[in-house]
Amino acid sequence: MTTKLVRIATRKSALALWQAEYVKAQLEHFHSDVKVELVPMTTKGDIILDTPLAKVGGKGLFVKELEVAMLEDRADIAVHSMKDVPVEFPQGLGLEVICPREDPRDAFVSNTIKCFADLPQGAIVGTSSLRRQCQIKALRPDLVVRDLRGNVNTRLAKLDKGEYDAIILAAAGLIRLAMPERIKEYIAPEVILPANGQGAVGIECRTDDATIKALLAPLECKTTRMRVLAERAMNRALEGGCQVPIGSYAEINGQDIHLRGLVGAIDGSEILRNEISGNTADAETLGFKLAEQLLAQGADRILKSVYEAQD
Ligand SMILES: NCc1[nH]cc(CCC(=O)O)c1CC(=O)O
Repeated sequence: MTTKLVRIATRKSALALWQAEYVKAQLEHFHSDVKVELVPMTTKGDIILDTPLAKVGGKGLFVKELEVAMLEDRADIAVHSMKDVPVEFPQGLGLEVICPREDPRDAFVSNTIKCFADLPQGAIVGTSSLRRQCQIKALRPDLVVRDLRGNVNTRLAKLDKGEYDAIILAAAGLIRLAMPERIKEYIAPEVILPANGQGAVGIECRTDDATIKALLAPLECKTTRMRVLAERAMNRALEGGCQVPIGSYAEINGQDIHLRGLVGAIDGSEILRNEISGNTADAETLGFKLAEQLLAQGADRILKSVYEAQD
């Protein structure tokens, strides 16, 4: 029996390494003849830390270097947070597998306040996401939303230094990094709609690599794929990169899929919402339809002014 080597291109943040280690363990669990090696690398998104993400621009800030490594055969797969994966893939690469989803909700984290509703007038809330910012400001125009960049540990350190009264981040990251006790409140999707793909991990590989594809197949989660497919379709139809005030969240019950979407002005002055239900077989089509409905409600106007502000 010859041993097959699978090289995983990964960022070096704690969360990226956790996700790569997770895929490594899964691959080794399913295949006794597979040896997995991590190939850690630094991406542009890891280097530019002092500029608000929305201004750094460029889609796929955190994935480009990993993709080049696969195309140059220095790595075989890359493990991504689905939330950060651009809608389009470079020629020769594709998203092969979507793994089971972790909790998709946003988390309220604070050392002094026990839940979002308890935030006092004028409290300072940290987040680097326009999606969170617009929903927070719509709910509570009095709150001060301040930019918060960096990986999960950096963000927590900034909170602990007292720079913010509370911060909002993905629950999945805190759970994966074994810090669930940091989460004071899981924010319901009705309050803050999550980002497309939040909590899901995807695996990208070369589209012509049949050996790797066969090895990856058992890691797939069908329901997560359908949910993320619907969510991403909505974002794609709205031409939403990762730094846009767009939320999309799908849930599945048997054969039924229910997708909620939202587009908001960054200052929270306007938020458009809609939802759609149908058969899971039509997940992607439902995403496109929901985007059309949001566009008809005026999403194009809101997004245009967001993009103009970013230039
Ligand atoms: N944009 C950064 C990012 N990408 C994935 C996660 C969390 C884990 C996930 O959603 O899978 C985070 C951090 C955050 O938004 O708080």
